[in-house]
Amino acid sequence: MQPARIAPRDRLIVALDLPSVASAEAMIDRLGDAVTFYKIGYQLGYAGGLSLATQLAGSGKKVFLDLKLHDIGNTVARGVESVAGLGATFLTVHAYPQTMKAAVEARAGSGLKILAVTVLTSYDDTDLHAAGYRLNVSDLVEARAKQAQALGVDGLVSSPEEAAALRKIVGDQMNLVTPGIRPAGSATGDQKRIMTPARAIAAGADYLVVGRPVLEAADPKAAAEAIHTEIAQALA
Ligand SMILES: O=c1ccn([C@@H]2O[C@H](COP(=O)(O)O)[C@@H](O)[C@H]2O)c(=O)[nH]1
Repeated sequence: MQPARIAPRDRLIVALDLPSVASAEAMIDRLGDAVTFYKIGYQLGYAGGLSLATQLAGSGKKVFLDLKLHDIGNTVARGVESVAGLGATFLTVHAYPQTMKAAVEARAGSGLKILAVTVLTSYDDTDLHAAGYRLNVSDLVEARAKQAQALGVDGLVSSPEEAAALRKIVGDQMNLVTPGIRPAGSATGDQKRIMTPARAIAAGADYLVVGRPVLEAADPKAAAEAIHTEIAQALA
């Protein structure tokens, strides 16, 4: 079990995978004080979401910019410097050594933390092999985690299926952030490596990223509160 270094209610990160700032603001209103931490990714980020990120951070919410940067080192570094001014807590980059090194160096002195995306949670071994990799998912996740730790990356994005093994490898110093969260009975969608909130926390995840199971619920606030209940029970 994880030490209680993160308040239980701050462990849920709701992915604002929505088409406009207006729809995101409406969802944030509905969720109210049930959610303290939001993730903004491609869909909203390219539709005005970066300004919303700054507004949210200014209003006391925490923000995870899931931009999954990956480019030559200089471009990654300059991008990270720009993102560092937006007020976000987390920014993702893909877990390639040049990319991680550039991002870590460029975030120095800012409050921004870099998360390395190990292997996307929609991938299984077959998908990885189709993409040209010889390693299976668990071996590639672990190899990338070791590289990330050696390069000073602040945290890892993986499926909760790898959380227990990663915790043994990286200890308590790196944030383990896990999408692929599915409360019992929710649709899997395109996710292939999934766990319930309770099992993910028990496996060692620090933060749970949840999109559709909250956004598409008839009562999103009740869905978020149900996840908080699972998290609290798993930490008790
Ligand atoms: O490996 C990864 C990395 C990022 N994500 C992002 O998390 C959310 C998950 O949304 P759900 O609707 O709960 O499936 C989404 O924004 C992804 O871009 C991920 O799923 N897996």
